[in-house]
Formats: sequence, structure tokens, C-alpha cells
Amino acid sequence: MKQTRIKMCGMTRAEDVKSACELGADLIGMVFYPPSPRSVTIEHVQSLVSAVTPGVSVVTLFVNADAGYVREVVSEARADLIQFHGDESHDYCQQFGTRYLKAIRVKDEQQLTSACAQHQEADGLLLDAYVKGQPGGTGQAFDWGLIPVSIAPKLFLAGGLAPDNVYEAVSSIKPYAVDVSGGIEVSKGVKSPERMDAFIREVRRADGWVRENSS
Ligand SMILES: O=C(O)c1ccccc1NCC(=O)[C@H](O)[C@H](O)COP(=O)(O)O
Repeated sequence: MKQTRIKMCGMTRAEDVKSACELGADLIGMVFYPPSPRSVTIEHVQSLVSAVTPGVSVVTLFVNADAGYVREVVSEARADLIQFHGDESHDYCQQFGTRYLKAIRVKDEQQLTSACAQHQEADGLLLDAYVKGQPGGTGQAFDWGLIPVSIAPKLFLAGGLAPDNVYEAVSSIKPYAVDVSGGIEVSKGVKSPERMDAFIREVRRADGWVRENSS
């Protein structure tokens, strides 16, 4: 049976990390980008990582960060994956020797095709909405019709996903994974266990884990 992987991003509180893992998230993301209200510090990372259940992957997220800082955080967090959410080049992303997701903020078909080709060696391509001046966590969706079918095996679909639209996203796009931040929050950086639960249930319903009501 299909199992769409679920990445919950922008975690700032150990209790939210624990809830997400207990509810069935596959990957936990933490933002290391100080301008973001969801940014966490290297001093804080241990308390978050120790709430991650074995088997759940830790993802550390950066935006055009200094390479030394990335190394320091990845080592401290014992990160399984790095998410590069800025304008990082292929060579920059490869230098860490850690599996990585490259975020591409979708503007139009030509830009998307070219970015996918440039980052074809990434372990995952995370497609997110383009919003001028805001690198991520915007809560905005983009036109899913632009997604090339060929990238589905490594597609992390992001941008404006929430319990009320993720069923449609998973059913129609069939991504490898979905990524959510704002859609499971009560305020920036504060997640809601009820919304996390509802989100995961909707993904599993789209995966066919739950029998649809035939009446
Ligand atoms: O969350 C942020 O504030 C953030 C800041 C800068 C770069 C990336 C950021 N977040 C990335 C994510 O949380 C998600 O990977 C993605 O953007 C989806 O977010 P959302 O639309 O809120 O679900």
C-alpha cells in the first residue's frame, strides 16, 4: 500500500516534535534562518532532537547560510537530511556529504524545469510557492499543474498544505512526500496536535489506508 511520507516543518517546541512523531510524521524539520519567526538556535536544537522518536528523520533547514554554520548545526542535530531553501547552487549543496532536499520556489514552467535539471542530484526536490521577499513558510500554494510528472519519485510537495487540501494534493499529484508548516499551526512556530492529527489522517485517507464511505 502507498505511504506518502509526511514532513512537518518549522518545529520550535519539544512537545510539538513529540506529538508529531507519536501521530505518525516521518520527518521533522527545524528552521535555522534567524529572520524567520520559526527559527531555532543551535543551543536549542538538542532539546528538540531528543524529542524525535527513533525512525523519524531530522531535517535541518537553511537559507543561503554560511557553510561552517551548516556543518556545526548538522553535527549538533545529528541531522539525517539538510533542506536548502535559498538560492544555493548544486556544488554548494553537495559539499556537506549529507543527503539533502533542495527547495525550489515555483515561478513558472521554464524556471521550474531549469531548476529541476540543475538540482537533479538532490535526494529530494521540495517544491514551494514563490512569494517575493519571503523564502518559505508562506502558507501559499502554487499551481500544481506545473509539476513535471518525471520528478514524482523525489517530489516533496509544499506550500499552503493543510488538513483541508492535502487529500486533493496527494490524490492528484501522488508525491513522494508532503511538507507542511503553517497549515498545522495555531500561531507561527506553535503547532496544534489536532491539526497535525487531521493532516496525517487526510494523507492516509488519500493513500487508501482508510476505506471510503460508499454511501
Ligand atoms: O518557516 C519559515 O519561516 C521558513 C523561512 C524561510 C525558509 C523556509 C521556511 N519554512 C519552510 C517550510 O516550513 C516549508 O518547508 C514550506 O515552506 C511550506 O510552508 P507552509 O506553506 O507554511 O506549509
